[in-house]
Amino acid sequence: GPARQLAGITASGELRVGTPADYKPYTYRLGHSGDYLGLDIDLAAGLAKRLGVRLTMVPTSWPTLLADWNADKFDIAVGGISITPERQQHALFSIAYQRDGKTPITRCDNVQRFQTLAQINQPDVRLIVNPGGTNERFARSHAPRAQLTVYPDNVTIFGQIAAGKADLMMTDAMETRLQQRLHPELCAVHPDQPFDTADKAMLLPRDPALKALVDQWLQERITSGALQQDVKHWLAFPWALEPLRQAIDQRLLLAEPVARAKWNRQAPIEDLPREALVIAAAVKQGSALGLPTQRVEAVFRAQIEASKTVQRELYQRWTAQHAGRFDDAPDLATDIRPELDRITTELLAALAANQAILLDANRRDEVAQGLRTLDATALSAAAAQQALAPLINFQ
Ligand SMILES: O=C(O)C(=O)C[C@]1(C(=O)O)C=C[C@@H](O)C=C1
Repeated sequence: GPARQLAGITASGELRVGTPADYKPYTYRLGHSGDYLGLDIDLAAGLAKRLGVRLTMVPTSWPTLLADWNADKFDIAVGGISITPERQQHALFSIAYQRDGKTPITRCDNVQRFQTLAQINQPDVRLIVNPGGTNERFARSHAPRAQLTVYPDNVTIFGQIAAGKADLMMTDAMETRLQQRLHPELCAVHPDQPFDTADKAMLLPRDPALKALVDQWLQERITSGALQQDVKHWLAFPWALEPLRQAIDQRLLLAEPVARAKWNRQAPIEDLPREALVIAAAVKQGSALGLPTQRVEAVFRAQIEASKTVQRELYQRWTAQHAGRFDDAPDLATDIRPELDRITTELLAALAANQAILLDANRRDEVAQGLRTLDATALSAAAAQQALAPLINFQ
């Protein structure tokens, strides 16, 4: 296990938390921003706060979890980790914060076919599993006669079942509940009556003092109902929309350094030739992703107008304050516009990935809910609304 215990962690000012970030709603890492999200990420952040130290997330994987643990790559690990005898030989566990268990997830027309392990443990059944964790162990011991595909990517594995490349996967009920929402063709078979029970807990070093502290802190969250609230939040979380929300937010947040750069040169806020370039580049990239020109134009026009709203509000404030030059202004051409161009690519990819949801009139509330919380609202609420308008009020 790791070298450090409670005293070492507090002295260093840092809690290193390992996580196999491929397991929604417990732990997930967004590809474009590298942000970690999920129930267990919130738990890790809460614990770091309780310890008064900063949080550093360390990526690991299910097959290498124990090896990374023994190589001292992190102090604790989270991410929907089940308590198992094997893991208990290497580590302590906190008290459990979730009870879960294996249940099938399959195409909805197959739900009756895969109710029992006897039905699943048949040579004509194509089972798929992610390697290295308790799912693989469960599949091998309970369905040895089925055809087993070991598929290494836990993020795209559900798409394999949806596409008919495999019949079913058996995984924790919590994950099946979430994935059936993300993939409407898929159904969790009996998530309220899983085949076995597994308790989810934090993996801790062999330090009774740290375990006592973590257990007490977790128990408080369980007793107060805060944990159940978190579970509900992360089960309902609009995972697919998050990259789009982040791209919009990051772009709008850049309006502030843009304004500082221009203020120092007393340059006008509006640069129409640049706007035309931004939109032309977005339209071109967007068409390669199958996005209609008008749609891309409307979305980017709104982002640019929102940026100008922020910039104008800042100019007004700075004028009123008789503000001088900023010492820390970035350079527009070399620092910020390349960043804006990078976000253009991300925003378009997220737009393309979400076209179906964004065009679905029945999911308008979900879209509004998923996009509406922007950090940039603190800069300008009016600008945030402008930026979101073509996505939320899309008819
Ligand atoms: O690049 C700038 O100068 C910006 O202010 C950013 C931006 C944009 O959002 O892309 C906004 C307003 C300008 O008219 C041109 C472009």
